[in-house]
Amino acid sequence: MTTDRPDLVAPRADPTAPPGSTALLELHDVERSYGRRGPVLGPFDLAVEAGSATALVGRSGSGKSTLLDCAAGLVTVTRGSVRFQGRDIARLPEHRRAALRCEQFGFVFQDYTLIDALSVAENIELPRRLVRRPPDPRRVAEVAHSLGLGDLLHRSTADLSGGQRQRVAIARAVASDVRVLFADEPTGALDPITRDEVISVLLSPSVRASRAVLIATHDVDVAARTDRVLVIDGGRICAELLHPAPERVLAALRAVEVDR
Ligand SMILES: Nc1ncnc2c1ncn2[C@@H]1O[C@H](COP(=O)(O)OP(=O)(O)OP(=O)(O)O)[C@@H](O)[C@H]1O
Repeated sequence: MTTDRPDLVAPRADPTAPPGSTALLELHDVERSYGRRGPVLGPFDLAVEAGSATALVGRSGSGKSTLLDCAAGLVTVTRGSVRFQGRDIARLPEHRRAALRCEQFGFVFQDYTLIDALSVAENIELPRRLVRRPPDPRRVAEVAHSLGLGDLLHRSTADLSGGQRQRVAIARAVASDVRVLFADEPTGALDPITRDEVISVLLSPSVRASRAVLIATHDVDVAARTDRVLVIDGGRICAELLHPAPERVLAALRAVEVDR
């Protein structure tokens, strides 16, 4: 890893948050391997705090999605621990991890993953239904209004534009008061103007309040809107940039290429 470049900041040696910090997620010595191949991810440490927004950038195949999936308990780690509010979710049986994901984690993907047979309100309500919690129309309306969807509640999501559909996906992800929001290429299918609108929603105070947001993206402009950009290469976190301009993110990505 290069640390002597002015455009790169070395990741903290041990970013695990100290006692009393607001770290929601702490990944320690994490690795993920498939079959007999060496690890496609890790080893690395990472702490994610409430109210923070972190972007993961790196070339295709560098491990961004695998990192998100391990942090969210969608993929099991082959080494290390993934602690959510102090509890190691990597050691939980799958059914308990699935329940925790439904209650505490929200997901936003490039392809929206909405159910077009349902209305906007019904899509937003879906996670609550899945964990058999009673409907909460007031909360649905409140979230929809805060994300500019107030007039669309009864429309089918099939009728909406890409930007509106992604807003619905974000509303669905946050309506049940999850603590961590995972977004994998959330703006990958959008034009630049709609992308800026959607990222503004994703990073708005109402979405971030007491919640951590983790975004995997190829878009340096999206990454530069977050507080912290982690450059991933070969499955490892090889640089950390705090509040960088897009040009700095691009330079860090180029530096990684040169060092390969
Ligand atoms: N189920 C799997 N089985 C085997 N290898 C896998 C599996 N999932 C991911 N990988 C490998 O892990 C590595 C990281 O993949 P990952 O999808 O995390 O990269 P990425 O940075 O998100 O890529 P992209 O930007 O193209 O989405 C790749 O080499 C990929 O081939």
